[in-house]
Amino acid sequence: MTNSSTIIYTKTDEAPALATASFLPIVKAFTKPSGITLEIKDISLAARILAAFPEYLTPDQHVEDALAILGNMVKTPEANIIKLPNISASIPQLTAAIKELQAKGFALPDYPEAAKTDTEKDIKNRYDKIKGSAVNPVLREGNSDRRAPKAVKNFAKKNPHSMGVWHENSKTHVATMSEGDFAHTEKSVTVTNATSITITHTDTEGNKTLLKNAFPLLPGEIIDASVMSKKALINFLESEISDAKKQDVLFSLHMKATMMKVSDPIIFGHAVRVFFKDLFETYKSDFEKIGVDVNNGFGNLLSNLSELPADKREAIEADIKTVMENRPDLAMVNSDKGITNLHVPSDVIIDASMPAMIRTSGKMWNKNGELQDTKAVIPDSSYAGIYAATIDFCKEHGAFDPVTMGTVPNVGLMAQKAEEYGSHDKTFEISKNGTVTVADANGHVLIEHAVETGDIWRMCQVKDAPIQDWVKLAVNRARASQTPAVFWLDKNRAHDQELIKKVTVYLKDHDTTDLDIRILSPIEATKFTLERVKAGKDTISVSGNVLRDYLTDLFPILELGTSAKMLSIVPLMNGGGLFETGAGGSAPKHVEQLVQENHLRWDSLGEFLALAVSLEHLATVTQNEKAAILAEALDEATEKLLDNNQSPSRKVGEIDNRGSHFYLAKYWAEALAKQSKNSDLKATFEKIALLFTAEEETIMKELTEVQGKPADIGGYYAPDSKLTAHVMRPSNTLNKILNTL
Ligand SMILES: NC(=O)C1=CN([C@@H]2O[C@H](COP(=O)(O)OP(=O)(O)OC[C@H]3O[C@@H](n4cnc5c(N)ncnc54)[C@H](OP(=O)(O)O)[C@@H]3O)[C@@H](O)[C@H]2O)C=CC1
Ligand SMILES: O=C(O)CCC(=O)C(=O)O
Ligand SMILES: [Mg+2]
Repeated sequence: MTNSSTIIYTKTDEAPALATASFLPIVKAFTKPSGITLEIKDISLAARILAAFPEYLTPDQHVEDALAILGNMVKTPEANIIKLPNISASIPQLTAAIKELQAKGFALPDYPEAAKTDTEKDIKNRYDKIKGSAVNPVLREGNSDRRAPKAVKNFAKKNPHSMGVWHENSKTHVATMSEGDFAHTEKSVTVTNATSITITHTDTEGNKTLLKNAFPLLPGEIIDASVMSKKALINFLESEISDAKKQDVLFSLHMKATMMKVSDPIIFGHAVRVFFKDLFETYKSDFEKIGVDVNNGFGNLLSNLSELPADKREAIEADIKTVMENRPDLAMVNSDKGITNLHVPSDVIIDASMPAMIRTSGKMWNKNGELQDTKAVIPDSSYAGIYAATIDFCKEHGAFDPVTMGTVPNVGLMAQKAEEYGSHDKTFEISKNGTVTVADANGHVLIEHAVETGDIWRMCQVKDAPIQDWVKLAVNRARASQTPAVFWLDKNRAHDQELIKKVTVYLKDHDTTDLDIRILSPIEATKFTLERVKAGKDTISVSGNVLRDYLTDLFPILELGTSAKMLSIVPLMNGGGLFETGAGGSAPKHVEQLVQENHLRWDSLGEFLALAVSLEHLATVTQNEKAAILAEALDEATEKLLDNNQSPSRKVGEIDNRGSHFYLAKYWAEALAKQSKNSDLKATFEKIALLFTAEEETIMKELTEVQGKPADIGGYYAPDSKLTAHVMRPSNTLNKILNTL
């Protein structure tokens, strides 16, 4: 177990993991003289897979279940964890990772898509736990505080990123359902006393199936449940596909198939089947034979085609071409490689994809590699309206101006698997017409829905303590920053009505005099906030879990160009700290560039900010003066790095992630040398600062001259640590200086 002077550093995936290979050695060296230890915990997708199947591995291949260890740690006051973004794996990513590990000699079982035997069901069950958002809900034992620090916001104002122009005649729009979706069927109750509930399906003949065994609810817990009607969804998709063709705009689908790992892949699958309807009618039995499952994207169909005889395959390929000609053009993920929006459910993820589109004049890429207006299809209407309102605002007022726009920090409710984070094991694809009921321990029905075959029924929970904590955090942030705070809650939505009751009560626990705190529906809140943003005013958004996710990409991407530059803190409810690095993901495209041309454009700014607050937290908890000095000096270094424009460039041959880390280290050492609060640190880092200055040219040369050629890191999901270190630490001069610490 750790002591309070230990900072846990998570090892994750893709670009952030590569960046860690370069940055962590610097951090270890810099913190060593202050009695701080850094301990790595591997929660990468590959490590999580290996940890789940010990009996398939040789003893020397065993890995610890780091996620389980951290899951316990976050409930303790000692927790001080730096959490980098990890892959929330879709099935195509999961199966690719399994394949890579098998090829590396790990005798893992295949992912059994259609599990029949008990063994297969057990294997599938274990893999399904690793799938999707499997890490964040476990570690986020606190609510979310995400904001752009002043220095970062000021930098963005002085050095605005490019912003696509918006025209009022843009044809881009959001399409969402007006009936039969989750939003229109939601029911919600607050339970007064502790109880346990069961979820039961009853078919039209009265046969009952227990969907979920009794599980406990705490007093004051809010539950909600809703249904996505398959019929309504299919009708909606049919008509939006036709409309996209008629309006000559791209068809794009924006889902969160990773975080909403049960419901959204099913919806994704329907979109693929409706789009390629003729194909699925003609080749139904062939597709069944080869086990096509387009919940994993159209790419699943394409990759399975090789199992068919050549003549059949060619006929299908010709028909795919015809469908593509007859249907509207699809938004593309990669037009050079022909990868469409419908290929892989984790390629287009709504939190990042909608803001990126809004930043780019409301356009997405078409098959010819040109930007074009698009129909952004977001089937469930619960939150789609915020994007529609933003798009309308841009059509009316033009694009936002990063030089003058205000900022929108977020306080998000997510602790203890709040809201949709807790829905994974309570989401069901309905097998027969009938009803789904949620009943308490006394058999009282709390929620009931009529359902039809193929509908998706989903239940969420949110406990009372996290709500109290969230309200407190919102008031504290409003007070600390003297900024108006808006609770994005809709009085016409069942779940929000229950939340509003609690918010109204818990606000009274705090001194809110002179604070501007409002409750507005998401669409009203969007309009209110955008008016203020445009006028250069700041507004805190206080939101539930899904809006937390959406808004902490939307505003940073518009304000700062990327959500990588966000300070992202999770004050853990039991007193510890979880410090996330930015609000973005693991940027798969960045790995591709590194492997092709040895240039990593990943920006570790979020990591610098997280480390500073983690050190500050450690300083307070352990009264470690040196940690406080390290934190202060790091913030100073980060500011200087920004001022000097030494963040990674996107272009090969220019400064990348590694060069940026060197400059941060140099400025960090200089700030430590300059301070006079602690003479030990001063003496140590004076030497380092001098060495860095003397060797700057050599180090930057060593870091830059490796670029322009392919880089071998020995894998994608499980890169070889030696090869990765070799690629990410190519400056011997820098490495030698760090070794002296
Ligand atoms: N906290 C977490 O654990 C999170 C994990 N994820 C996971 O990450 C993966 C990818 O998700 P995706 O939706 O593509 O979103 P990402 O945020 O990874 O990527 C979207 C784009 O944002 C830009 N970007 C993001 N972070 C940085 C950074 N630090 N430096 C520079 N640019 C950055 C890149 O733009 P460009 O290509 O133009 O350089 C990138 O392609 C998925 O597996 C997803 O589940 C997603 C969000 C949060
Ligand atoms: O948990 C996840 O899958 C993604 C989380 C995310 O996108 C976020 O926290 O911003
Ligand atoms: Mg997000």
